[in-house]
Amino acid sequence: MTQAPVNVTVTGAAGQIGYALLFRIASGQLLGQDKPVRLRLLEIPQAVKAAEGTALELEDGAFPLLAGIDIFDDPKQAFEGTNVALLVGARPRTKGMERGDLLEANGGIFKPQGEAINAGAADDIKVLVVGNPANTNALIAKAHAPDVPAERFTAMTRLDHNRAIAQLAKKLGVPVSDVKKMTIWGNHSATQYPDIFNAEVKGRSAAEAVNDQAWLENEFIPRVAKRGAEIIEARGASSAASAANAAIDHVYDWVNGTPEGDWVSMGVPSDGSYGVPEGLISSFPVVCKNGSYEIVQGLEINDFSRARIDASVAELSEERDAVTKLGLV
Ligand SMILES: NC(=O)c1ccc[n+]([C@@H]2O[C@H](COP(=O)([O-])OP(=O)(O)OC[C@H]3O[C@@H](n4cnc5c(N)ncnc54)[C@H](O)[C@@H]3O)[C@@H](O)[C@H]2O)c1
Ligand SMILES: O=C(O)C[C@H](O)C(=O)O
Repeated sequence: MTQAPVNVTVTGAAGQIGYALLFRIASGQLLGQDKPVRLRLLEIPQAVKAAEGTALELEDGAFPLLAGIDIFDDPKQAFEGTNVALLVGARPRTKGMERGDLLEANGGIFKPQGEAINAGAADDIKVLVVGNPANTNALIAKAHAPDVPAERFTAMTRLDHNRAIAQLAKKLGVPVSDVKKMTIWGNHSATQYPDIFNAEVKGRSAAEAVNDQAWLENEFIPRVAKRGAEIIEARGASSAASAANAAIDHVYDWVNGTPEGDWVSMGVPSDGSYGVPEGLISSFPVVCKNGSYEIVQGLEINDFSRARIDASVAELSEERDAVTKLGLV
């Protein structure tokens, strides 16, 4: 180890995504094989013991890049000096819970976490929100970290992006590596819009290669957008390993850059691009370079795409209005 370890804070560390994520971080897959990491795990007090159990297993992995593990139940301590924050822990919707209750309960988590990041994180902090509703939770955290550049707060739509690539490759009978320039627009929810009009398969328009509007409308879009529910139905639990995999992809690309001739999808604060109201955390196509990202500009948006992007963005605006009313942003 030649470099100083990178401090990575993971919230919800004792949960199912945490269990799938931590070993991959320790093995160097989050940041790169030349970067030692120090893990800072945040859990609620009742789950600290379980996080300690995971830490014992991490120790047993004898990972050469793992420089240390600390466990906290206080966000202020957990985000002290943090370079990369993965906000996975969130309040799930329980029976009888209204949408407003869910947003309020998550406000109780993401507001203090935003404040703690503002107070103590490292200057180069990068934040990925995984916990649902991810875009709006990221908006809440961002609102309470006024000293951190807004673009450091991102929400995960990479799982949707990867799902869309896999479904398209399957339809066309090509390897996933042949699919480039996939885009997820909007919210990480059933309104999201996976766009194949700007995607390419072996350099050719993916929409032209598919040439099947009924499949696009009735199978592809709903399949990708509702894949989370399909997994819950089949597995009896929400996606965990694939979500952890997407979190690894998101941060790895943000830190190390996207490949030439391709882009990825990230939920990022809108700068008004593509008519998305400024400040909303919405999914866009982005290219990453030198540790930062830029929204890909100049893509053609046809009427079909426009209507779907607008619907998802309208949902994000409603969520923002709801958390504004609750005084969370
Ligand atoms: N964006 C995406 O693509 C995507 C995909 C899958 C799951 N998710 C979401 O990720 C979240 C986590 O999923 P999971 O399966 O790991 O859930 P889980 O219930 O297994 O684990 C969540 C963990 O978070 C902890 N936690 C709760 N409040 C906390 C707080 N204030 N601080 C720290 N930890 C806290 C809990 O104790 C629990 O251990 C859920 O909100 C889920 O909906 C998002
Ligand atoms: O946890 C969920 O509701 C589903 C999750 O966001 C997913 O996309 O798999």
